[in-house]
Amino acid sequence: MFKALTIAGSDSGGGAGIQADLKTFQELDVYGMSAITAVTAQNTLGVQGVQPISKEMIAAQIDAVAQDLGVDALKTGMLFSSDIIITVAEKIRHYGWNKVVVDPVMIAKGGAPLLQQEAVTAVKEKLLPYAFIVTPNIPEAEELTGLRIQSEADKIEAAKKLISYGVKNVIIKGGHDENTNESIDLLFDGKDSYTFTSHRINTKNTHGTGCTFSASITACLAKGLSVYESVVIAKRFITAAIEADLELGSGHGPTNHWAYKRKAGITV
Ligand SMILES: Nc1ncnc2c1ncn2[C@@H]1O[C@H](COP(=O)(O)OP(=O)(O)OP(=O)(O)O)[C@@H](O)[C@H]1O
Ligand SMILES: Cc1ncc(COP(=O)(O)O)c(N)n1
Repeated sequence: MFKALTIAGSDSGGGAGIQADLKTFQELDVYGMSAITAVTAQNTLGVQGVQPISKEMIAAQIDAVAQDLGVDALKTGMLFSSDIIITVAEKIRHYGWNKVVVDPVMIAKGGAPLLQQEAVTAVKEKLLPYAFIVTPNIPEAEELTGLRIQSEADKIEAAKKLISYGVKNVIIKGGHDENTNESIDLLFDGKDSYTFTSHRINTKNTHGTGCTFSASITACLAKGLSVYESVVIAKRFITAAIEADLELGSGHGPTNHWAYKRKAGITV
Protein backbone atom coordinates (compact mmCIF):
# COMPACT_ATOMS: atom_id res chain seq x y z
CA MET A 1 0.00 0.00 0.00
CA PHE A 2 1.56 3.29 -1.12
CA LYS A 3 0.28 6.54 0.34
CA ALA A 4 0.35 10.07 -1.04
CA LEU A 5 -0.69 13.37 0.55
CA THR A 6 -1.91 16.47 -1.27
CA ILE A 7 -1.70 19.83 0.50
CA ALA A 8 -3.86 22.04 -1.72
CA GLY A 9 -7.10 23.92 -2.25
CA SER A 10 -10.54 22.42 -2.76
CA ASP A 11 -12.23 22.95 -6.17
CA SER A 12 -15.98 22.51 -5.72
CA GLY A 13 -16.24 21.74 -9.45
CA GLY A 14 -14.06 18.66 -9.03
CA GLY A 15 -11.68 19.31 -11.94
CA ALA A 16 -8.63 20.80 -10.21
CA GLY A 17 -7.15 21.08 -6.70
CA ILE A 18 -7.61 18.41 -4.04
CA GLN A 19 -10.34 16.71 -6.04
CA ALA A 20 -8.15 16.23 -9.14
CA ASP A 21 -5.27 15.06 -6.98
CA LEU A 22 -7.28 12.41 -5.10
CA LYS A 23 -8.86 11.12 -8.33
CA THR A 24 -5.39 10.82 -9.85
CA PHE A 25 -3.91 9.03 -6.83
CA GLN A 26 -6.80 6.58 -6.89
CA GLU A 27 -6.43 5.86 -10.60
CA LEU A 28 -2.73 5.15 -10.09
CA ASP A 29 -3.47 2.72 -7.23
CA VAL A 30 -2.10 4.96 -4.50
CA TYR A 31 -3.98 5.69 -1.26
CA GLY A 32 -4.79 9.41 -1.26
CA MET A 33 -4.90 11.77 1.74
CA SER A 34 -5.41 15.54 1.92
CA ALA A 35 -4.72 18.68 3.93
CA ILE A 36 -6.99 21.44 2.62
CA THR A 37 -5.41 24.92 2.53
CA ALA A 38 -8.37 26.87 1.12
CA VAL A 39 -11.89 26.23 -0.05
CA THR A 40 -12.85 27.68 -3.42
CA ALA A 41 -16.32 28.07 -4.86
CA GLN A 42 -15.41 27.19 -8.42
CA ASN A 43 -16.81 25.70 -11.60
CA THR A 44 -15.80 25.53 -15.27
CA LEU A 45 -16.62 29.24 -15.64
CA GLY A 46 -14.25 30.49 -12.94
CA VAL A 47 -13.67 31.06 -9.25
CA GLN A 48 -16.59 32.66 -7.42
CA GLY A 49 -15.07 32.68 -3.92
CA VAL A 50 -11.97 31.77 -1.88
CA GLN A 51 -11.88 31.03 1.85
CA PRO A 52 -8.41 30.22 3.24
CA ILE A 53 -8.23 27.73 6.11
CA SER A 54 -6.44 28.83 9.32
CA LYS A 55 -2.79 27.83 9.56
CA GLU A 56 -3.53 25.96 12.82
CA MET A 57 -6.13 23.80 11.06
CA ILE A 58 -3.80 23.15 8.11
CA ALA A 59 -1.05 22.10 10.53
CA ALA A 60 -3.53 19.86 12.39
CA GLN A 61 -4.54 18.09 9.15
CA ILE A 62 -0.91 17.43 8.25
CA ASP A 63 -0.11 16.18 11.77
CA ALA A 64 -3.17 13.91 11.76
CA VAL A 65 -2.04 12.23 8.55
CA ALA A 66 1.66 12.09 9.47
CA GLN A 67 1.23 10.70 12.97
CA ASP A 68 -1.13 7.88 12.08
CA LEU A 69 -1.15 6.97 8.39
CA GLY A 70 2.31 7.91 7.06
CA VAL A 71 3.28 9.60 3.82
CA ASP A 72 5.36 8.04 1.00
CA ALA A 73 5.25 11.20 -1.15
CA LEU A 74 3.42 14.52 -1.11
CA LYS A 75 2.51 17.39 -3.39
CA THR A 76 1.56 20.96 -2.73
CA GLY A 77 -0.89 22.92 -4.88
CA MET A 78 -2.76 26.14 -4.07
CA LEU A 79 -1.16 27.61 -0.92
CA PHE A 80 -2.64 31.12 -1.18
CA SER A 81 -0.61 33.11 1.42
CA SER A 82 2.88 33.45 2.93
CA ASP A 83 1.53 32.27 6.29
CA ILE A 84 0.25 29.04 4.77
CA ILE A 85 3.49 28.48 2.85
CA ILE A 86 5.57 28.92 6.01
CA THR A 87 3.30 26.53 7.95
CA VAL A 88 3.53 23.85 5.24
CA ALA A 89 7.31 24.24 4.82
CA GLU A 90 7.80 23.89 8.57
CA LYS A 91 5.80 20.64 8.61
CA ILE A 92 7.79 19.23 5.67
CA ARG A 93 11.00 20.04 7.57
CA HIS A 94 9.66 18.64 10.85
CA TYR A 95 8.68 15.28 9.35
CA GLY A 96 11.80 15.07 7.18
CA TRP A 97 9.78 14.37 4.03
CA ASN A 98 11.85 14.43 0.88
CA LYS A 99 9.60 13.14 -1.90
CA VAL A 100 8.01 16.57 -2.18
CA VAL A 101 6.46 17.85 -5.42
CA VAL A 102 5.69 21.58 -5.45
CA ASP A 103 3.17 22.71 -8.07
CA PRO A 104 3.51 26.50 -7.67
CA VAL A 105 -0.13 27.28 -8.47
CA MET A 106 -0.62 31.03 -8.97
CA ILE A 107 -3.57 31.84 -11.23
CA ALA A 108 -6.70 29.87 -12.18
CA LYS A 109 -7.63 29.41 -15.87
CA GLY A 110 -10.17 32.25 -15.70
CA GLY A 111 -7.59 34.65 -14.19
CA ALA A 112 -8.48 34.45 -10.47
CA PRO A 113 -5.42 34.69 -8.17
CA LEU A 114 -4.84 31.50 -6.15
CA LEU A 115 -1.62 32.85 -4.60
CA GLN A 116 -1.27 36.35 -3.16
CA GLN A 117 1.35 38.37 -5.06
CA GLU A 118 3.40 39.02 -1.90
CA ALA A 119 3.61 35.25 -1.28
CA VAL A 120 5.81 34.59 -4.35
CA THR A 121 8.92 35.35 -2.27
CA ALA A 122 7.83 32.84 0.37
CA VAL A 123 7.47 30.16 -2.33
CA LYS A 124 11.04 30.84 -3.46
CA GLU A 125 12.68 31.26 -0.07
CA LYS A 126 10.68 29.05 2.28
CA LEU A 127 9.21 26.23 0.18
CA LEU A 128 11.47 25.57 -2.81
CA PRO A 129 14.46 24.61 -0.61
CA TYR A 130 12.37 21.56 0.46
CA ALA A 131 11.18 20.64 -3.04
CA PHE A 132 12.38 17.47 -4.74
CA ILE A 133 10.52 18.53 -7.89
CA VAL A 134 8.92 21.84 -8.84
CA THR A 135 6.45 21.89 -11.76
CA PRO A 136 5.80 25.48 -12.94
CA ASN A 137 4.01 26.30 -16.16
CA ILE A 138 5.73 28.94 -18.31
CA PRO A 139 4.14 32.04 -16.66
CA GLU A 140 4.86 30.61 -13.19
CA ALA A 141 8.51 29.89 -14.11
CA GLU A 142 8.80 33.47 -15.42
CA GLU A 143 7.32 34.89 -12.21
CA LEU A 144 9.62 32.80 -9.99
CA THR A 145 12.81 33.60 -11.93
CA GLY A 146 12.19 37.03 -13.44
CA LEU A 147 13.28 35.59 -16.83
CA ARG A 148 11.36 35.59 -20.13
CA ILE A 149 10.85 32.09 -21.59
CA GLN A 150 10.54 31.86 -25.36
CA SER A 151 12.79 28.94 -26.29
CA GLU A 152 14.13 25.66 -24.95
CA ALA A 153 17.38 27.45 -24.03
CA ASP A 154 15.32 29.95 -21.98
CA LYS A 155 13.60 27.04 -20.20
CA ILE A 156 17.00 25.60 -19.24
CA GLU A 157 18.18 29.00 -17.97
CA ALA A 158 15.03 29.35 -15.88
CA ALA A 159 15.41 25.79 -14.59
CA LYS A 160 19.00 26.52 -13.53
CA LYS A 161 17.82 29.56 -11.61
CA LEU A 162 15.14 27.48 -9.86
CA ILE A 163 17.80 24.88 -8.95
CA SER A 164 19.79 27.72 -7.34
CA TYR A 165 16.85 28.19 -4.91
CA GLY A 166 17.48 24.65 -3.59
CA VAL A 167 15.11 22.49 -5.71
CA LYS A 168 16.51 19.16 -6.93
CA ASN A 169 14.53 18.78 -10.18
CA VAL A 170 12.58 21.23 -12.31
CA ILE A 171 9.84 20.49 -14.83
CA ILE A 172 8.76 23.46 -16.93
CA LYS A 173 5.44 22.50 -18.52
CA GLY A 174 4.63 23.50 -22.06
CA GLY A 175 0.83 23.73 -21.96
CA HIS A 176 0.95 27.53 -22.32
CA ASP A 177 3.38 27.58 -25.26
CA GLU A 178 0.81 28.04 -27.99
CA ASN A 179 3.40 28.80 -30.70
CA THR A 180 3.88 25.10 -31.42
CA ASN A 181 1.55 22.24 -32.28
CA GLU A 182 3.23 20.20 -29.55
CA SER A 183 3.12 20.41 -25.77
CA ILE A 184 6.68 19.98 -24.57
CA ASP A 185 7.60 19.55 -20.90
CA LEU A 186 11.25 19.98 -19.96
CA LEU A 187 12.84 18.16 -17.02
CA PHE A 188 16.15 19.47 -15.66
CA ASP A 189 17.90 17.59 -12.84
CA GLY A 190 20.67 20.10 -12.25
CA LYS A 191 22.90 18.43 -14.83
CA ASP A 192 20.94 16.97 -17.72
CA SER A 193 17.71 17.97 -19.41
CA TYR A 194 15.07 15.75 -21.00
CA THR A 195 11.98 16.69 -22.98
CA PHE A 196 8.60 14.97 -22.96
CA THR A 197 6.53 15.79 -26.00
CA SER A 198 2.93 15.17 -26.97
CA HIS A 199 0.89 16.60 -29.82
CA ARG A 200 -1.08 19.70 -28.78
CA ILE A 201 -4.69 18.68 -28.29
CA ASN A 202 -7.12 21.28 -29.53
CA THR A 203 -9.57 21.63 -26.65
CA LYS A 204 -10.76 24.25 -24.18
CA ASN A 205 -11.21 21.54 -21.55
CA THR A 206 -7.90 21.74 -19.73
CA HIS A 207 -9.08 22.72 -16.26
CA GLY A 208 -6.87 20.95 -13.74
CA THR A 209 -4.13 19.75 -16.13
CA GLY A 210 -1.35 21.08 -13.90
CA CYS A 211 -2.83 19.53 -10.75
CA THR A 212 -3.40 16.19 -12.46
CA PHE A 213 0.12 16.11 -13.92
CA SER A 214 1.85 16.88 -10.59
CA ALA A 215 -0.43 14.42 -8.73
CA SER A 216 0.55 11.67 -11.22
CA ILE A 217 4.22 12.36 -10.56
CA THR A 218 3.59 12.26 -6.79
CA ALA A 219 1.75 8.92 -7.02
CA CYS A 220 4.61 7.42 -9.04
CA LEU A 221 7.24 8.70 -6.58
CA ALA A 222 5.19 7.18 -3.73
CA LYS A 223 5.45 3.82 -5.53
CA GLY A 224 9.24 4.14 -5.69
CA LEU A 225 9.65 5.11 -9.36
CA SER A 226 12.51 7.41 -10.39
CA VAL A 227 11.89 11.03 -11.38
CA TYR A 228 12.30 10.20 -15.08
CA GLU A 229 9.95 7.17 -14.90
CA SER A 230 7.41 9.23 -12.96
CA VAL A 231 7.36 11.97 -15.60
CA VAL A 232 6.94 9.39 -18.38
CA ILE A 233 3.83 7.99 -16.67
CA ALA A 234 2.52 11.46 -15.73
CA LYS A 235 2.78 12.65 -19.32
CA ARG A 236 0.85 9.57 -20.53
CA PHE A 237 -1.74 10.07 -17.80
CA ILE A 238 -2.37 13.76 -18.55
CA THR A 239 -2.34 13.30 -22.33
CA ALA A 240 -4.96 10.53 -22.09
CA ALA A 241 -7.00 12.67 -19.67
CA ILE A 242 -6.99 15.70 -22.02
CA GLU A 243 -7.68 13.61 -25.14
CA ALA A 244 -10.77 12.05 -23.58
CA ASP A 245 -11.95 15.36 -22.08
CA LEU A 246 -15.32 15.60 -20.42
CA GLU A 247 -17.89 17.96 -21.91
CA LEU A 248 -19.02 19.22 -18.52
CA GLY A 249 -20.09 22.78 -17.74
CA SER A 250 -20.02 25.64 -20.21
CA GLY A 251 -16.49 26.98 -19.58
CA HIS A 252 -13.11 25.24 -19.29
CA GLY A 253 -14.16 21.66 -18.56
CA PRO A 254 -12.20 19.12 -16.51
CA THR A 255 -9.94 16.40 -17.85
CA ASN A 256 -10.94 12.75 -17.77
CA HIS A 257 -9.23 11.00 -14.87
CA TRP A 258 -10.57 7.60 -15.95
CA ALA A 259 -8.96 7.74 -19.37
CA TYR A 260 -5.45 6.41 -18.61
CA LYS A 261 -6.69 3.19 -17.00
CA ARG A 262 -9.46 2.72 -19.57
CA LYS A 263 -6.90 3.09 -22.34
CA ALA A 264 -4.98 0.25 -20.75
CA GLY A 265 -8.20 -1.80 -20.97
CA ILE A 266 -8.82 -1.78 -17.25
CA THR A 267 -12.51 -1.35 -16.52
CA VAL A 268 -14.56 -2.37 -13.52
N1 LIG B 1 -3.54 21.35 -25.21
C1 LIG B 1 -2.71 20.44 -24.69
N2 LIG B 1 -2.38 19.34 -25.40
C2 LIG B 1 -1.54 18.42 -24.86
N3 LIG B 1 -1.00 18.51 -23.63
C3 LIG B 1 -1.29 19.59 -22.88
C4 LIG B 1 -2.16 20.61 -23.36
N4 LIG B 1 -2.29 21.56 -22.40
C5 LIG B 1 -1.54 21.14 -21.36
N5 LIG B 1 -0.92 19.97 -21.65
C6 LIG B 1 -0.06 19.20 -20.76
O1 LIG B 1 -0.68 19.22 -19.48
C7 LIG B 1 0.31 19.31 -18.45
C8 LIG B 1 0.04 20.56 -17.63
O2 LIG B 1 0.57 21.67 -18.36
P1 LIG B 1 0.09 23.15 -18.26
O3 LIG B 1 1.19 23.98 -18.80
O4 LIG B 1 -1.26 23.27 -18.87
O5 LIG B 1 -0.03 23.31 -16.70
P2 LIG B 1 -0.82 24.39 -15.88
O6 LIG B 1 -0.76 25.69 -16.55
O7 LIG B 1 -0.32 24.32 -14.49
O8 LIG B 1 -2.30 23.90 -15.96
P3 LIG B 1 -3.55 24.92 -16.05
O9 LIG B 1 -3.37 25.66 -17.33
O10 LIG B 1 -4.69 23.98 -16.08
O11 LIG B 1 -3.45 25.80 -14.84
C9 LIG B 1 1.66 19.28 -19.16
O12 LIG B 1 2.11 17.95 -19.24
C10 LIG B 1 1.31 19.82 -20.55
O13 LIG B 1 2.24 19.40 -21.52
C1 LIG C 1 -8.26 24.83 -5.87
C2 LIG C 1 -7.51 24.97 -7.15
N1 LIG C 1 -6.21 24.59 -7.22
C3 LIG C 1 -5.53 24.72 -8.37
C4 LIG C 1 -6.12 25.24 -9.49
C5 LIG C 1 -5.34 25.43 -10.76
O1 LIG C 1 -5.42 24.25 -11.41
P1 LIG C 1 -4.57 23.75 -12.62
O2 LIG C 1 -3.33 24.59 -12.72
O3 LIG C 1 -4.27 22.33 -12.41
O4 LIG C 1 -5.54 23.96 -13.71
C6 LIG C 1 -7.47 25.62 -9.41
N2 LIG C 1 -8.11 26.12 -10.49
N3 LIG C 1 -8.14 25.48 -8.23
